[in-house]
Order: sequence, then structure tokens, then C-alpha cells
Amino acid sequence: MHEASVRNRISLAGFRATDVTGELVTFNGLTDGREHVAYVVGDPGASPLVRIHSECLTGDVLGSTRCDCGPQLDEAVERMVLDGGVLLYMRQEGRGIGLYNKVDAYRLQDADVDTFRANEMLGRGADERDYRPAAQMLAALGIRRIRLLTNNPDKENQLRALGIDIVRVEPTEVHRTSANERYLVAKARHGHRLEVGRDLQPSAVRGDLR
Ligand SMILES: Nc1nc2c(ncn2[C@@H]2O[C@H](COP(=O)(O)OP(=O)(O)OP(=O)(O)O)[C@@H](O)[C@H]2O)c(=O)[nH]1
Ligand SMILES: [Zn+2]
Repeated sequence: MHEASVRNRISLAGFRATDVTGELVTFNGLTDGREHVAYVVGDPGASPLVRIHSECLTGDVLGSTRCDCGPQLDEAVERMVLDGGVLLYMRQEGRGIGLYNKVDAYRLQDADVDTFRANEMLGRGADERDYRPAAQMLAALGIRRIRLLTNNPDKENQLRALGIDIVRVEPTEVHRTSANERYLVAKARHGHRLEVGRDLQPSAVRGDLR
């Protein structure tokens, strides 16, 4: 695999209105030329907790309840505060199809098409994400062994195939609400390890970080 290198590091305080401080790392030489970044919390140690989070402007920034991305982002960093970790924030909006296409896909979902089929109706793959840049970023940070925070077997399998030693897969919580239920059921049908048979949570808002 083509090597990437660290381009710059800066300290950033106040992760999503908390008192968490992390280090934002940029890179040179990422295969797809996109501006993916790492956010390093504390001292990641020998086999750090790693979250590979795909950009979701609607969920991460605007707080949309259509998906579970915002609560997953909070959960990941909250877990890293304990003994360090690395969040890779991948600029793979809409599972790689981009924001405008995702919004087109949302319109189809409003007419009852599921999230993966909606991508296909737009002539795109159900999930176009390629985790090579993530593997490059870990290598550039000198990280070979990780504990991966995910419920997505494809993410795990691609990383293993790229030579990342995943010593443990840690499941993310299922942040299930009435608003994102159909989305999560579609993910479970598509192979994500989710228990969607349980009772709904009253709200996706997590108060414990704030
Ligand atoms: N195309 C499309 N993308 C979506 C939709 N909802 C969320 N996304 C994108 O999906 C990505 C997150 O993927 P998920 O399938 O929720 O989770 P994951 O990263 O595969 O799996 P985990 O590691 O278990 O969280 C982000 O890039 C979101 O922008 C949707 O309805 N359509
Ligand atoms: Zn989302």
C-alpha cells in the first residue's frame, strides 16, 4: 500500500461542547486525495481504541435524527477519554456518494425506499466506502494493532485485508429511536451487527458528555 505521512498536528479543545481536548492530525499522500483527519484523544497506547467515522453533515453537525451518526460520534470520544484513542474522521459523506446524492437518497427514503436501495436507484453502490486511506492514516501514526469500535463487518474485513491487526472488535451502542428505526433495521438487514428487536429508547440525545 502507498505510504502516507503526517502533515501537521494541532491541539483542539472543546469537542462538541465538552471539555475534551484532542489533537487534530492532517496527512500527505492519502490515496483518494480527500481531506480525512485523525482526532487523537489522550495517549492511545499500544493497541488503541479506534473509531472510523464516516462524515455525516446532517447527523454530526445538524443533529439530524434520521441516522445514528451524532450519538455514535459522542459515544466514541466519550469512550476514548478513559484510556485514549483515535477517531478517524473520514470524508466519505453518504457512505461515499456525497452530500447532494445523500439528500437525493433521503427524498427516495421519504417515499419508503430503504437507505441502501435508494443509493442503487441513484445509480450508485449501496456502500461505496474504501478504507485504504484509513489504513494509511493508522500506519502514518505508527499504529499497527487496534481495538475497532464498529458494528459493521465490512469495515472490519476491509481493514484486516489491508493488514491492520484488529485485536478486538468493540460494538458501538445501538442508538435507536423512533426516528432512525427504519434506517437501523435496513442496516441490520444489510449485515450490520445490530440488535433491532429491543424496545426503542425515548430519545437519541446523550446527556452524559455535556
Ligand atoms: N447514502 C446514504 N448515506 C447515509 C444515509 N444515512 C447515513 N448515511 C451515511 O452513512 C455513513 C455512516 O454509515 P453507517 O452505515 O451509519 O455506519 P457504519 O459506519 O457503516 O457502521 P458503524 O461502524 O457500525 O457505525 C455516513 O457517511 C452517513 O453520511 C442514507 O440514508 N443514505
Ligand atoms: Zn448520519
